[in-house]
Amino acid sequence: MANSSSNGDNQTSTKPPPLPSPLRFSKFFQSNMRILVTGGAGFIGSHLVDRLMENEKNEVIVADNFFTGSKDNLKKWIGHPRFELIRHDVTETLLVEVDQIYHLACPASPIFYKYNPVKTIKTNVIGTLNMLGLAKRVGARILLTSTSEVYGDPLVHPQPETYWGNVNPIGVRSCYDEGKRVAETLMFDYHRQHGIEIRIARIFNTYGPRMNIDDGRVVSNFIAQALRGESLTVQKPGTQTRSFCYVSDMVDGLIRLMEGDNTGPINIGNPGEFTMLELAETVKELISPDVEIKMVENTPDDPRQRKPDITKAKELLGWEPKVKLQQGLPLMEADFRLRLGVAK
Ligand SMILES: NC(=O)c1ccc[n+]([C@@H]2O[C@H](COP(=O)([O-])OP(=O)(O)OC[C@H]3O[C@@H](n4cnc5c(N)ncnc54)[C@H](O)[C@@H]3O)[C@@H](O)[C@H]2O)c1
Ligand SMILES: O=C(O)[C@H]1O[C@H](OP(=O)(O)OP(=O)(O)OC[C@H]2O[C@@H](n3ccc(=O)[nH]c3=O)[C@H](O)[C@@H]2O)[C@H](O)[C@@H](O)[C@@H]1O
Repeated sequence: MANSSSNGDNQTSTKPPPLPSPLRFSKFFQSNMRILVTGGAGFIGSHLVDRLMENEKNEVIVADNFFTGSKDNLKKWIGHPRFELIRHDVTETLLVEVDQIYHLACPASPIFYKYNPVKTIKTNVIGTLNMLGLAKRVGARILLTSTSEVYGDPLVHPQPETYWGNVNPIGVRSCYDEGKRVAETLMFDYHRQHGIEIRIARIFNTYGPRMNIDDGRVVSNFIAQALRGESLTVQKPGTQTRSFCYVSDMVDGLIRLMEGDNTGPINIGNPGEFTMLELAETVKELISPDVEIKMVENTPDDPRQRKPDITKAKELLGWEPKVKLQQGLPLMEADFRLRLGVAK
């Protein structure tokens, strides 16, 4: 049983974990690890699938409703004997036999999660309940991709896992940040009440190849704008900060968390902190020094600062990010050039 280490409290589970599904011990039993990735057709999910598929002992099942994800992200695996893709909405129950669940399904870009906020809450709450129900039935270990948005507009900087956050419960971002907070609560209640083996990652802003070109998040916006020769739209005041983690580092952190002994929550992110104006200047210099930087209106409740305290990830997972922003941006630029058809 994993150590329970929420916010430093010693919250022990009250029950032993359920046994794995009896089907795992049937005559059809294989020594393979069968892994479900919800949201596996999305940006982080598809990179995670690539990494999991490298291990020949893994069978990977992706369940995705393709709201923001795409089959294109998984095309190299379609037809592979160790891979299955299911069109499925996690707000409905799913019956599969698996050993591990990486539960990523949820729109992540603010423009998409605000598009249908009720659906975003259902995805976070009912979707997580369904995945926990599945984990309980088959005795699987489950990892939730939570978010730095659980800290809201943080009054503590950088943010350690012990910080309880400063979240507006009725704002336009609440469907996402409060949704993820409830999802974390459900994870811990299933852990304490039913002995489910849980892992919670609090992911900080992640970027890299395969992000939707018109995803709406800042790194993809700036790169696409620079390549199209459009002005870079910095939302006011431009002094707000974010800390950007390259996707390969993120995937490494998620797998270490799943394979380790600690429930989390654990921050996974890159502590390198930049203002949005600094980011715009960096992208401009890298891709197109002639483009303009245009100040535009911001959206409500935009967090003013964000930077992970990753002491726990270092100590408990032996993890820290390797790819600096200056190294990751050109890799993303190359992918965007290819997809937009803009030669160097
Ligand atoms: N990328 C980041 O910076 C970041 C930061 C914090 C947390 N996260 C979390 O990581 C996860 C993945 O984020 P991402 O950046 O890859 O986003 P993404 O939008 O690219 O991927 C999300 C995937 O979930 C799928 N999905 C959405 N609703 C679903 C539903 N109801 N049923 C089934 N599938 C559904 C989408 O189609 C998509 O494939 C999300 O849970 C997100 O909250 C991401
Ligand atoms: O890492 C996290 O925990 C969360 O971070 C992001 O939310 P946010 O930081 O608001 O992401 P962006 O939309 O990329 O915005 C980052 C900053 O860039 C600014 N921005 C955005 C877009 C743009 O064109 N210009 C611009 O200046 C925003 O005002 C904001 O201050 C993600 O979208 C969430 O999925 C994720 O859970």
